[in-house]
Amino acid sequence: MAYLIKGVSILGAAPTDLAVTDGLIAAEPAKNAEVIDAAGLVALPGLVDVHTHLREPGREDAETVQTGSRAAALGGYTAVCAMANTSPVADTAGVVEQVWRLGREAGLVDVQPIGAVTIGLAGKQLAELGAMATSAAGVRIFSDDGFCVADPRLMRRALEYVKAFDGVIAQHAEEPRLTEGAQMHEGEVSTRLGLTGWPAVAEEAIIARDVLLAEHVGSRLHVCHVSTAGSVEVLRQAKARGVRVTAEVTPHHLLLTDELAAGYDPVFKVNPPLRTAGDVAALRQALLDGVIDVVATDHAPHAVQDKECEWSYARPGMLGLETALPIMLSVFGEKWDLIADRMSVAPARIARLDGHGGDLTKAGTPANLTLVDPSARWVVDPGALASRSRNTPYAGMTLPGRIVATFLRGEATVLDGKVVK
Ligand SMILES: NC(=O)N[C@@H](CC(=O)O)C(=O)O
Ligand SMILES: [Zn+2]
Ligand SMILES: [Zn+2]
Repeated sequence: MAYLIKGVSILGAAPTDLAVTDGLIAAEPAKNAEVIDAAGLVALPGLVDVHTHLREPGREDAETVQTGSRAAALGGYTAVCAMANTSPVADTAGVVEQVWRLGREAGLVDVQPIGAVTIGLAGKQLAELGAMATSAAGVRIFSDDGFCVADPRLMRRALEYVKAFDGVIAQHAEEPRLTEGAQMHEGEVSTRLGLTGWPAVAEEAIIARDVLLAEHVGSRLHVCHVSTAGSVEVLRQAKARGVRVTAEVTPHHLLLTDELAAGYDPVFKVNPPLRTAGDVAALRQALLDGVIDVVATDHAPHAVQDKECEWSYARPGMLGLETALPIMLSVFGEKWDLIADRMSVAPARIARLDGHGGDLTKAGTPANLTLVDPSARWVVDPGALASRSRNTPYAGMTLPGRIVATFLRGEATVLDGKVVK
């Protein structure tokens, strides 16, 4: 299929025509090109998520690779990295190849499996990192996300191991002894509500330790879902010293605060917890400064019975794929260069996903892109989302920006705001 995307603004620049032929950006449109009227639309390189929970295998009642891929394409994504906390855990070449194959079959986004760092996420023994790296799935990111690799010796060994093939360890930074029984952020609101808190230092202490380990080993560390102002300062100092560390922030940590726990609606329960307005401000500034490299969704679908129950029993986590770009637009406005870098270019570089996050103004770039209508407004209806789950914290909110079309290697996955297949 060939396309001529007419009158589109690439990253907010003056309107132009964008030709797509044989999977690539082309200098001239093909004769048989299908014309898309893109007046008023903005083209971005296809978004890349380095932190998505697709729940397959094991919790297909909450999400599958297929439903999660639909949600991703509708959110403007062309690649997602699938977290390893499935059942069975993605800790062998067999499981990561299964997820990778399911992604190919769905065919809507590139699904890049993340491998577990330790067997069963148990934090005791290293998983077969090399076998996962050399498998058909070509794993590059390893994470025990959901759990922290708390044992410093194991963390050191993991960093040493992946250095050989330029892999990266993505850490869920949570000192488990400091978060036992935690239900929300530890602070004024938790005191008022009488809920056990997760103190900021439980995150900051692990990040501080891990940047020192990464510096010692000379290996790559990625920090998942950074949520506190103190974490930002640790990262700022580490980067200034030249440590090979990258970090992500979620859309929800850029917008929502711990005050939302006061209504005891478990839709706002997430790990790490929603923090204070001061933390939100520091995270926004860190993303602008580049101290935080990327926005990652931490899309965490949960079945109704795991979410619509009493706060203390509810699983932590919230949906993110279909609302990430609109939340970014509502927080930062139409800062297209920032959005493209933090949501596509930088995540593609961290995950080493060649062909994603490319320059759309250059002929020959793989045609992974999304078209956004920044003037559209829409109301979030949990039942209308493509995800199999409904646990969005934005229900009923009016958000700016609608994803009109998404292209994966020149083939439309979304057109007119609907999944093509
Ligand atoms: N973020 C969450 O609250 N939950 C995630 C796990 C995680 O990202 O730590 C999940 O798998 O549900
Ligand atoms: Zn996590
Ligand atoms: Zn996660």
